Amino acid sequence: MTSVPVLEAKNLTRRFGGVVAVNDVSLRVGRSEIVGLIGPNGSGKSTMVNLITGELPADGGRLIFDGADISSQPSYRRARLGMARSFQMLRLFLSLSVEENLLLAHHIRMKSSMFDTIIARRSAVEEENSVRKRARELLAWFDLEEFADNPVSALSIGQQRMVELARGLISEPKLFVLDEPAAGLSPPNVDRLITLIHRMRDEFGMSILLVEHDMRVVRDLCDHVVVLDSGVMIAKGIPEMVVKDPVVVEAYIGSGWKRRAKA
Ligand SMILES: Nc1ncnc2c1ncn2[C@@H]1O[C@H](COP(=O)(O)OP(=O)(O)OP(=O)(O)O)[C@@H](O)[C@H]1O
Repeated sequence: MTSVPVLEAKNLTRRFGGVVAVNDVSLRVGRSEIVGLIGPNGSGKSTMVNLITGELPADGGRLIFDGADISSQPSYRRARLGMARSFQMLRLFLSLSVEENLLLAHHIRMKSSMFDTIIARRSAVEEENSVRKRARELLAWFDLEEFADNPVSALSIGQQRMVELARGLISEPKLFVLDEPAAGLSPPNVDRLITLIHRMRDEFGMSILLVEHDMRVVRDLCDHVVVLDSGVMIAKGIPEMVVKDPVVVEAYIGSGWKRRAKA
């Protein structure tokens, strides 16, 4: 079956002074695929994600999203086209309610202008109602409905991580980039996260690019994995094979991975 991949990153490169943080890296994420982006600390994962979502401009390479070249598009346009991301350091508004965080995320991403709101008042109201409905549905999906009106600060870290995921889903992205979603979660919450990410893919039909240090999460979720080391792609393939690849093992051991990751 040949379908246009959701994302094709072609030969992306990004330098910071003398450091080549991402060096000629290509990857693709197919429809409804979960692709892992892994590598030791400082290998270039966050930079790669920032190049994909448009937070950082690339020094070279191209980015094709849903068949269109978006290399020169700013991050808010990429979001409007259907790209969402979650952050390892959660970017929630702690004093706002859980529901308000979702609504705000939608408005920021879709950027309906003041002009639109005034001129097309009826459609703006309709959109507001349908976004509110979707927010409630998503919160129910994450078992967070009862907290909809509570400030985010009143939730546990595990629940806040779920709000972060719901916030990304509110605009129905085609591609969801998850940056270390398991960071700081207890083992039972990691199990729950794995189940929810599987369901996100299956029920919403979205594609996922997953940056993660926890190898259990990577093995349980990813169809394919791309491994970076010092900005260069050193391996790719199915998780079971990649984690046994001597080049990958060497890269992780050299970085002190054994102390950090539980294989
Ligand atoms: N804004 C920046 N200015 C200068 N150097 C940077 C900047 N961002 C990243 N780097 C450098 O680029 C390289 C790749 O960093 P990056 O944060 O992308 O790695 P990473 O794989 O995400 O690491 P981690 O797993 O620790 O989050 C590192 O050498 C880092 O020091």
